Amino acid sequence: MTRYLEDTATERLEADEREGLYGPLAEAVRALVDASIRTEVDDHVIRQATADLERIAGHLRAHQLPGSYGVHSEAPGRRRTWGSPVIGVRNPIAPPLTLQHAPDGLVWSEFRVGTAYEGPPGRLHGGMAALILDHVLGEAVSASGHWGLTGTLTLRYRRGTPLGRLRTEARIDRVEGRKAYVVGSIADDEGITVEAEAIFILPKGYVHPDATA
Ligand SMILES: CCCCCCCCCCCCCCCC(=O)SCCNC(=O)CCNC(=O)[C@H](O)C(C)(C)COP(=O)(O)OP(=O)(O)OC[C@H]1O[C@@H](n2cnc3c(N)ncnc32)[C@H](O)[C@@H]1OP(=O)(O)O
Repeated sequence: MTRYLEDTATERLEADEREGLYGPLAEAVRALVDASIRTEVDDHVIRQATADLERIAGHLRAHQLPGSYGVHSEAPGRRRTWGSPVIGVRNPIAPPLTLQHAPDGLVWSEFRVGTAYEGPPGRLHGGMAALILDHVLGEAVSASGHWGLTGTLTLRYRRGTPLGRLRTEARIDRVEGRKAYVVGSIADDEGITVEAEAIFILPKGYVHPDATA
């Protein structure tokens, strides 16, 4: 059993409170990104906003983690991936996705992408699609009780993916030794726009962190 499964009600409450604090901060920064991309206000307003934001960043930097966020416990108990660029509640560049786990191992999410992720006009940047799929496919591997780093990720962009409401899903196909084969997709209301397949590989000699927890 892992530490993460041993959360007490108190620990869950504490984690929820932290999420309630940091989530709105990241959401405010996301709104700022969109505003920054699309604003057409006068130059002096932009200069003032720049100064205001530098001041706010200074407040937040007054006390910081020494390095990156990584995967660690924000509050006792559960594993946190709050710095993730895909699901991180503390990371404003994450759309963010909220992942759902079906009993049969399917990992899926319905999410929205806006102007910050635009590639072709009105469409999702292909690299962003790869980022999302890399993560969701990785989660499907993790949900199956395996773990690994992305060895190969192959995408087929069937047609443009519109900005707005999307769905992604992934499931494990098979496991061969240290290699987990997984498939997934991104879809809009009309159907699949991007297909993905990947091989996640447990690095030689690597011991899963949960195995020693
Ligand atoms: C602290 C953590 C907490 C847990 C938290 C959980 C979080 C919950 C999920 C989050 C989801 C995130 C999803 C994002 C995932 C990334 O972003 S991972 C980052 C991107 N990927 C990397 O940086 C990987 C870099 N590459 C490597 O580290 C190493 O090359 C690899 C892939 C681990 C393989 O190294 P190796 O173990 O030395 O492999 P090796 O023994 O040479 O080969 C083993 C087998 O794999 C095959 N193979 C080797 N390389 C490849 C390859 N690139 N492609 C295909 N096959 C290959 C070999 O042919 C061999 O096959 P067999 O002969 O056994 O049939």
